[in-house]
Amino acid sequence: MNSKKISFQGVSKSFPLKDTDFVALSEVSLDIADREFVTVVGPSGCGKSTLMGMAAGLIDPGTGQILIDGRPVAGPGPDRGVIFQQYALFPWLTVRKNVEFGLKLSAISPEERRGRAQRAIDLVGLADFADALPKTLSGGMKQRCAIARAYAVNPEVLLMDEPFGALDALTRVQLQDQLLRTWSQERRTVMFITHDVDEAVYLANRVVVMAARPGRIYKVIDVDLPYPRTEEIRLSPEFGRIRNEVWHSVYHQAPAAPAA
Ligand SMILES: Nc1ncnc2c1ncn2[C@@H]1O[C@H](COP(=O)(O)OP(=O)(O)OP(=O)(O)O)[C@@H](O)[C@H]1O
Repeated sequence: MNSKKISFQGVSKSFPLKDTDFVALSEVSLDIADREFVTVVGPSGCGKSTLMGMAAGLIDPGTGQILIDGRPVAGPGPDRGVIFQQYALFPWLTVRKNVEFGLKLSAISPEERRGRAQRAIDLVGLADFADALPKTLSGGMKQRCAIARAYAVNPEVLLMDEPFGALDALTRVQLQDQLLRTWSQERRTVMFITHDVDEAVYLANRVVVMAARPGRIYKVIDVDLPYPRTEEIRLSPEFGRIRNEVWHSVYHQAPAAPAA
């Protein structure tokens, strides 16, 4: 087991823009430990999705290196489950079939596929809806289905890009608790992007605050609060103190040093 599960080493990324290059990420270095839960916050356009997309192998690497378990990322792989804001479920398949779908590429028997899908469905609390079609589910249930699908493949790393962004505030809080329950039962390394400062603090071991122009890491803030996280913790002075620190780092960022 590698204690550095995900390692970004001097990662920069530019996109062509008219006759120049737009620097989306500049020299990002970050190690995420095995089974750590890291959240990433920062202003719009600071490169959060680009960073995660590169770790997922969905965006071409720029310069620098991204290592998963010490190996450079060379495309998507079953070691990484990716969950986006849009549920990306197949509307014509039931919850169970949606969850099983992700396992079709694995060389496992249909019985094992079914068993693993059922376990993941149980894990996210959707057992009563296993045979329902997505259109009959609420947004929160759809997202739980997407999480179950990612978990069923048994990836060591979960990359989540604003997975709760489209949900109402109450459902969002409920899904945060659900995700933490799932994570505590089957611990994975999680990198989770959010715009919500409370969510970032509530879920994480560490919050990575990014800054824009160029996209870079601005500050990394430890969240020294015990798990399981509870409402009591959410309302505690210590939570408030960390939340204020993250808030300040996101909304009152010092400008970037001018390029030499
Ligand atoms: N394929 C692309 N071509 C050109 N520019 C891009 C491309 N993808 C991203 N960018 C630019 O790179 C920057 C970072 O984008 P990215 O989506 O990673 O930011 P983000 O922090 O996730 O933003 P948001 O919080 O709004 O989702 C943005 O300025 C964006 O316009």
